[in-house]
Amino acid sequence: MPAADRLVILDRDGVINRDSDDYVKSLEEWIPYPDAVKAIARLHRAGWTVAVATNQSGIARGYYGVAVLETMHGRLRDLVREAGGEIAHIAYCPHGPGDDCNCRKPLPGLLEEIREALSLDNLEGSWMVGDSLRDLQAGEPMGCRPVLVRTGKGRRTEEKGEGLQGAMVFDDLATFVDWLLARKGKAQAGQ
Ligand SMILES: O=P(O)(O)OC[C@@H](O)[C@H]1O[C@@H](OP(=O)(O)O)[C@@H](O)[C@@H](O)[C@@H]1O
Ligand SMILES: [Mg+2]
Ligand SMILES: [Zn+2]
Repeated sequence: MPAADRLVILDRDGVINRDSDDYVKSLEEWIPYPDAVKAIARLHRAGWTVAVATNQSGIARGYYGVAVLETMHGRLRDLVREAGGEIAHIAYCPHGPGDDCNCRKPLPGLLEEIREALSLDNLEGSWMVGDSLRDLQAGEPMGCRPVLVRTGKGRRTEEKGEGLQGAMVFDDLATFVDWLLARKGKAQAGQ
């Protein structure tokens, strides 16, 4: 059973793959960052658990359906497996801003889904990696450690500056994973 302090939760668009202000609407538009896929596999091989928490309001907006989203996530899983890793769970919010759901980040519903799927009592000490403030805000009430990456909307988020106190900032997912896996001793002890 995984431990929360060996869990990394990733936002998808702008962290694992390129984001678009016009939404990522098809498998062809879903373009992974190669180093991000490798970084996920490196985490897995080092004994970490990786999950994904993604807002997908494009579904509510009618830009694409769940079937198309599943093809993107199938491709992601295949690429990570080919690189020697696994993704333990992918949680997505298909709703729009006006749907009053409890899973659209910054609400913590997706993280709660991940907690349940991984049979964890809590997410204290896990890492929440995103390119938008709402990603980091979703993790805070769950005790996740916030990490902003500068890919996707990350640079814009960093320039705005609000709400980032306590967040660590890295150029991209691979750089964060380099840092995390190099934390001699602490990573093993889950500090
Ligand atoms: O970064 P994650 O959570 O994996 O996914 C974000 C996407 O669902 C889309 O989220 C939208 O926000 P609104 O849902 O329209 O507020 C916009 O930011 C799009 O540019 C972006 O592609
Ligand atoms: Mg994002
Ligand atoms: Zn939702």
